Amino acid sequence: SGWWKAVEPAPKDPILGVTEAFLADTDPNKVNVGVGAYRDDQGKPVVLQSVREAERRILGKENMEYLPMGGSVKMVEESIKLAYGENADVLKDKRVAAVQALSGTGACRLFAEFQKRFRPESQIYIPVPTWANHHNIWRDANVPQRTFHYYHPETRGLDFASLMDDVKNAPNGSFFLLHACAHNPTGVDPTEEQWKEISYQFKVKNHYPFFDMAYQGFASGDTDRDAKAIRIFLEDGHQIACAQSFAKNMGLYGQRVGCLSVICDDAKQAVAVKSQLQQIARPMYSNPPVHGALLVYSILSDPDLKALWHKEVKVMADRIIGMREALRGNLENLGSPLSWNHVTDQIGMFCYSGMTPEQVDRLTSEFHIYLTRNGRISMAGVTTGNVEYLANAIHEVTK
Ligand SMILES: Cc1ncc(COP(=O)(O)O)c(CN[C@@](C)(CC(=O)O)C(=O)O)c1O
Repeated sequence: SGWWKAVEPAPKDPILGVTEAFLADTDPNKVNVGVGAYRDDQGKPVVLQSVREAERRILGKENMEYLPMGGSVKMVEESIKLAYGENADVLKDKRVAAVQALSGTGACRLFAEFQKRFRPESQIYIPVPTWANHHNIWRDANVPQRTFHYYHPETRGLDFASLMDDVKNAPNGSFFLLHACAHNPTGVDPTEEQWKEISYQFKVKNHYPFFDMAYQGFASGDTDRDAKAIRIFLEDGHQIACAQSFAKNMGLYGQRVGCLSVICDDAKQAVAVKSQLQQIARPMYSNPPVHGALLVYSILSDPDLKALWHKEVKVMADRIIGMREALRGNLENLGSPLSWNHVTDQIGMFCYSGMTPEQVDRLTSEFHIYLTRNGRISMAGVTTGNVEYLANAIHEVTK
C-alpha cells in the first residue's frame, strides 16, 4: 500500500557510478580514471591559486541576497567575453542573450527547455558518441533526438566524411549539438579547416549550431585557441548558442557555475530571449548560486588573477598532455601489438582507448582500475606514479 512501492532503484549513472565503485574498493593500487575531474601528479584534486586568491578577496564582502533569475550580470558579461572574444561584434551590438546557469549541465538543460518551448517541432542531432548525460538532458526536455556520425573506430579519429553526409542529409534548419573543443568521450576534434567546412555547410543548410563548451582552455591550455570553432561560426555569421562550464577549467566542479548564451538578431530580441530563459529558470531553481559566480567574476575581471588563471589552466592542460605521451610510451615499450598513436593524437580530458567493455571489466576486476565501460580514460587521473601500472594492465587485457 506504500505510496512509492512501484519506485524501482535507478540504474547506476555510467560515469558517476564508476566513482562510487572506486570509492568502495579498498585495494591500495586502485586507480580512478573515470570521472573527468582534474587531479595533480599526486592524484589529488586541485583548487587553483587564482580561486583561493579570489576567495581571499571576497571574504566577508559577499552578500547572501538572491541573484536575479538570470544570475550575476557581471559574471555573465565576463563569461561571454571569454567565449566570443573581448571585441566580438555580437557583444558590442548587445545581440547576446546570456544567463548564469548551473554549470554546463544546467546551461545545456536551459537551452533544451528553451528549444522545446520556442521550436516545439524541432529535434536535435547529437554526435555518436557523446557525453552520456546529453541524451538524458534532451530526453527530459522532450526534444526528439537524432544522431550524426562523429567518431571513426578504425582510425580512432573523426569520421569527417560521414559527419558531412549527415549534415547534408539532415532536413534544412536542423539543430545540431557540437562540442566546441575536447570532445567527450573521444578527445577527437575537427581541425580548423574541417570546422570551416562544417560551418560553410551549416550556412548552406541553415542548420542551428548549439555548442557545448565544457573545457575551454583545458584542451590546449589556450582559451582563445579552444574557442576557435565558436569564432569561426561567429565570423561566418551563424546565430549560435553556447553552454559554458567553469567546472573543469577553473576547477569549480561543485560550485556549479556556468553560462548559457544565445546569439540573436538584435539587442531587442536578445532582451526578449533573455527574459524567456529567466522564465524557464524561475520554476526550475529560481535563481543560481552566488558564491561560484563571484569567484568567476573576481578572476576574469582582474587582470592579475586572470593572468594567473590562464597560467594555471595551461599547467593542467600540459600535465595531461604529458601523461598522454607517458601512457603511449609505456604501452609501446611493453611491445603492445596495437597502435596507440590516438593516445597522443586525441586532446583534452579524455582518451578514447578503443578497449571493449569486457576489457574494461577486466581492468576493474583484475587490476582495480576504474573507467567507464566505453573505454574512456580520464587522463586527469593518470600520474607518473600510476602510468606504468595502468599501461601494464591495459597491455595485459589487450594483447
Ligand atoms: C561535454 C560536457 N558537457 C557538460 C558537462 C557538464 O559538466 P558540469 O555540469 O559539471 O559543468 C560535462 C562534464 N562531464 C564530466 C566531466 C562529468 C560528468 O559526467 O558530469 C564527465 O566525466 O564526463 C561534459 O563532459
